[in-house]
Order: sequence, then structure tokens, then C-alpha cells
Amino acid sequence: MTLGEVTGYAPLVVGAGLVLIAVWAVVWLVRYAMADTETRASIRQAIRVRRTWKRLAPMAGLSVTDKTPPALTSLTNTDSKPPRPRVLIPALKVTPDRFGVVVRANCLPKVSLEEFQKAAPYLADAWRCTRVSVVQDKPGQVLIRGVRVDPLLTPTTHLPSGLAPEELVRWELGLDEYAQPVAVNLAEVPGVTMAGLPGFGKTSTVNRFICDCAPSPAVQIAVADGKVSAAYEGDYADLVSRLFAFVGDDLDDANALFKRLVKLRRDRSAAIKTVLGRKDMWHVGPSAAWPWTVLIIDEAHTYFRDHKGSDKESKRLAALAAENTRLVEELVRKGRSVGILVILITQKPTGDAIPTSIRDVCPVGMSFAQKTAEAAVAALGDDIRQWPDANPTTLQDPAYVGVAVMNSPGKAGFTRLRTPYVEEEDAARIAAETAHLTTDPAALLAAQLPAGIDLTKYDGYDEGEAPLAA
Ligand SMILES: Nc1ncnc2c1ncn2[C@@H]1O[C@H](COP(=O)(O)OP(=O)(O)OP(=O)(O)O)[C@@H](O)[C@H]1O
Repeated sequence: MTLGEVTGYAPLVVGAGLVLIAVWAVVWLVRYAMADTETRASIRQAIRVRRTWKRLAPMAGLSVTDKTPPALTSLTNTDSKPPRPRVLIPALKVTPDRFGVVVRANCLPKVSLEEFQKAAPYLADAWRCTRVSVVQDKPGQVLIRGVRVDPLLTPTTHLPSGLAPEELVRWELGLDEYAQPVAVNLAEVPGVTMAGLPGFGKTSTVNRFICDCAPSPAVQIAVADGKVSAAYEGDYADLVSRLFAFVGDDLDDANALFKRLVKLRRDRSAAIKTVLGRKDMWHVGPSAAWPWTVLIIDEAHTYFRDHKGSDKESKRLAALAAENTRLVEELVRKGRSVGILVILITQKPTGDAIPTSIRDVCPVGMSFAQKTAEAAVAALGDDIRQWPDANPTTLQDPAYVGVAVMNSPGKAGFTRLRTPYVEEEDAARIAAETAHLTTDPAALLAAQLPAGIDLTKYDGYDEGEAPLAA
């Protein structure tokens, strides 16, 4: 090919390049036009981050001087002058979203995670972010999250899909302070505690849990709600059709329900090897025949509180409350391997609301706003004193309705997160659509036992009575 022929193609190449740029610009314009107001602001922010990076990086201490010229420079350097040192800055990839920008940056010698973390406050100022966090993304790369809008102050809603979740035991809770999704894996978890001042979003969070799980036949739920006397009252009225058991504030009824579940726990322990061929349900996972059984105890203090007084009734109620504590503690201590989870909810800010013997064996703890440091400790344990920024006493402003602090299982520290609001009508719709899936797990177990074994005869809850005891 002659030089003339090559130059003849030049306009074509330039034209193709211009077309590509035009297509790219149109794609971005359409994206911008279709985005919501917040995302548009983040797109503009991303452009600013890229445009100002070359100047900002050295000022923020995120550059390095390369005194040794690269091989190509030394080969082409024909005069005898030493090559000029080069200032290197980390390459960036910036992605905007509704809350701000996600930035991936390459590390350089002496510019790695620690230096980026030190520079985070300067980056937050320069990028006009409320918060900037830096974590290691992969070797040689860090992930910088800059949020322009505080995700904790931005209310969100959740519309339950009505479809069985892909992963039943993955509890999707909401977004953390960097707008990253927060979820807890509830497999092998026997207990969850949830506390917080009245009206700060506990019920909405539980509603979401029930609505997301309800379409799966592999879950059965029972509720004890200490706030109401009958199923048609209160927060669970619309959900009752998807609950295999419901009791109100009557201590005798609650005691009977706890005994029923303790018996289920013992029967399951006795039968698990025969029915599932395993000693731990989580090795095979929950199923319609052996469903994950969740007991929600709302206003838990109703069932555990001490009844003072020397009259006969007070003594009887005190004994019932003490027995309730023992029963629920047994469920939490021993329910994990047979697929039983207890969720305890309370608005009472003292340690006796959920007895410490129960709280200490619940691996997941969550608290919405609290009034005092003592209440925060009662809800989340003594560790919360070491993390003042995450203390739920800082969440008392009404803007934080729906915001909770959670201990992170297996990790030090606490996560602050915004839970979405679930409309009561949506919860009612899901419960009605999935009501046909409600079954008593004890009946399901009985139906799978070998002929001649009738667990219903064993109505006590003494371990030794179980007919299939190993
Ligand atoms: N995640 C949320 N986002 C925004 N608003 C919320 C959220 N959750 C709840 N709310 C608002 O707060 C009100 C009270 O919420 P909810 O009933 O869940 O509180 P609670 O903590 O369960 O109170 P109580 O202890 O009295 O039962 C709701 O009616 C709703 O208006």
C-alpha cells in the first residue's frame, strides 16, 4: 500500500472516530435525560471528579514522582541530559449513581489503601461529598465511595414482589451509610433482637421480612404480639392469614405457644436423623416439608417482665414469665440446627426487656433510635460504647425514622443502615396471596414420621420423652 493510498483512508478513519464519539455522546445524553434529578447531579459530579483529578491528586498527596525513566524514554533520549522525572497519578474509573460516585483507583508505589484513606476527608471536600470511604477492591486497586446525598437521611420504600426469594434466608435490610446494600444471612442464626423507641420503624422492618419470605413454602411464621389482645388488632392484623400461630398479650396463651414451639424443637431434634438423614437442617436447607420456622415475639417484655406482688395471681404470673424466659432461651439455644429462628422485638430501653440470658445467645442485634447510652447498651451490648459514631442515641431526630444500627456478625463494629418503608396495603396483599402456603410445621413433621410413631402423644416438653430420641 502506497503512502498516497494510506492518506486516502485518513478521512474515513477520522469520520469513523467522530461517529463513535457522537454515538457515545448521544448514549450519555439519553442516559442523562432519562435519569432522576439525583442521578443527574451525580453524573455532573462524576464529570467534575474526572476533570479535576490531575490537579487534585498531587495536592491530596496521591501522586508519586518516578525518577527512573521508562525504557522507551531512555532509548529515544539522544541528548546527554538526564530524563525529567515524571509525576504519576492513579488512574480512575468513575461511576455515578443516585447517591454519588463509585470510584475505582489504581494504586501506585507509596500510594495505596492507607494513603487513600488518609486523603478521604480532602476528597470529600473537593468532590462535595457528605462522606467518603475507601476499601481495598482487589490487589492493586481501591474502591472509593463518595456519597453526595446522605443515604441515611434519604427515605426509601420497598414494594414486595410476591415472588419466592432466590435465597430465602438472606435478609435484605436496606442501605448502609455509603448506599451499599446490607443483608444478613440468617442460615444457622437462632436469634435476632430488635430494639428502639416507639415509631422508629421496627414494625416496618419486620413487615418487610415477612412479605419477602411469605411467597416461599419453605417458611412458616408464628407471632406473639404483646401490644394487642386479639389477632384482628395491631400491626399483624393483615398478616395473620400467613401465620401458623398468633397470640396477643395473654401470658397463658403465649406460654402455650412457646411450649408448642419447644415441643416442635424437641420433636425435630429427635426426628431429624430419621427424616432428613442429617443432624443439621442447614446441611440440606429448609423445604416445604421441613420449613424454616420463625417465631416473632413483638413487645417481648410483655412476656418476660417480673410481676411483683404477694397475691396468688401475681405469683402465678411471675412464675409464667420466668417459665417463658426459660422456654424462649431454650428455643434460641437449641433451635438453630433444626431450623428455628426467634426474632425478639422491644421498645423498652432496659436490660430486662429481653433477658440477657436470651440476648447473649442471639448473634444478630439491631437497634433503632434510643434515648440513653444505657438503652443502647441494653439493645446492642457493651461493645456499642466503643463505637460512639454508631451509637443509636444519635438517631433521635425524626429524619432518622427507619434508620437502625446493627452488629455485624463475624465482624468488629456496627453498621448503620436505612431500612425501607413497606406500605401496610402491600403487606396485606402479599399475606392474602400467600395464605394457602400456611401450615403448622408440627403437622408436617408428624406426616413424615415412620408408621406407628405418633409425636402428638408426647405433649410434655421433657427431653427424655421424645419417642425417636437418639
Ligand atoms: N423505614 C421507614 N422509612 C420511613 N418511614 C418509616 C419507616 N418505618 C416506619 N416509618 C414511619 O414511622 C411510623 C411508625 O413505624 P413503625 O410502626 O414501624 O414503628 P415501630 O418502631 O414499630 O413503633 P412501635 O414500637 O410503636 O410499634 C410508620 O407509620 C411510618 O410512617
